[in-house]
Amino acid sequence: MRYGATTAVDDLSLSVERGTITAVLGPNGAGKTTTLETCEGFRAPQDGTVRVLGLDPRRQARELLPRIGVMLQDGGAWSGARAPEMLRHVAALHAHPLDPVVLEERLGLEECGRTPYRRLSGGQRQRLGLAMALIGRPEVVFVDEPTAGLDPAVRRTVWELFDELRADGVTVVLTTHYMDEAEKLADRIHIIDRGRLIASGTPIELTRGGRHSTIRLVVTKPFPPGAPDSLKAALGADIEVTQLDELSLIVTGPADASTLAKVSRWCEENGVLPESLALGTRTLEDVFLELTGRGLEP
Ligand SMILES: Nc1ncnc2c1ncn2[C@@H]1O[C@H](COP(=O)(O)OP(=O)(O)OP(=O)(O)O)[C@@H](O)[C@H]1O
Repeated sequence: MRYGATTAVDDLSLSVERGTITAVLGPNGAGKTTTLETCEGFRAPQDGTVRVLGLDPRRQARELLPRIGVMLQDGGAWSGARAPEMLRHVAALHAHPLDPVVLEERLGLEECGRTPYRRLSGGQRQRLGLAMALIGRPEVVFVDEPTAGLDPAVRRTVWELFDELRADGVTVVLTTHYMDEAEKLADRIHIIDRGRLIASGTPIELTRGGRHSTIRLVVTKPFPPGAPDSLKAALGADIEVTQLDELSLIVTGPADASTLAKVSRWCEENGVLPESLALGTRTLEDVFLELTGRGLEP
């Protein structure tokens, strides 16, 4: 997708499994919104192919639109409409909508009362936008920054809603630049930067794997002399072993099951009793930093 001279989404390939929550994570301007809008049929890519539920979002929009829910980053409601009116209007456009009263209660929309959309707070607009996306019982929901600006309690409610949708077999695709949100909610995370996909995986794959992942070994009595060298020899060339003190050391390299098993075997062969043997975790921020040399925040 190009906007004039700007290439917003470049050679990006990803797929989403039904009944899962997928997070598209990236810094401002990475191309998240553009990617979503292309899937929703709002934008026609100059190149490439998009299919949602097997349908072309532009050419087969009439067939697709009733089956998807869309929450835009902003807007989507008439400025003079009140929240209940807007929600009932959208409900009326669907064949088998949810009960608006239930969604209003769930998302605390009763507090909007008779206030027109243009005077609602940012958080109230967000919640109305989400309710509008969900009211038609969509099979796939696209939500752009669903919890930006929401207070922690409402954020948790929204997370619970997404969990329930997944349990009902609904597919959720969301963009976020909150790492904790992606880590907590998503079955799969796609990290994009400058329009390109730079990493994909489950939260655990992304945070526990990688070049700089670590294993921390703590033992019950001091290591035998030469322990780091002997452990390194047992693990192989691309792995570093650093002794921290007489009872603990760090193994840096691919922290996979095979490396863990080798560390454990080395302990057995050297009469060392591990008190703990654990994978060190990295945050998604660390992953992003490692991949791009920059932080996620602008
Ligand atoms: N309508 C437009 N016209 C021109 N350039 C645009 C337009 N929309 C987006 N862009 C540019 O395309 C790039 C990707 O923007 P996009 O909104 O998709 O990113 P994003 O990852 O969603 O960012 P954010 O987190 O800030 O919402 C940016 O460089 C942006 O300035």
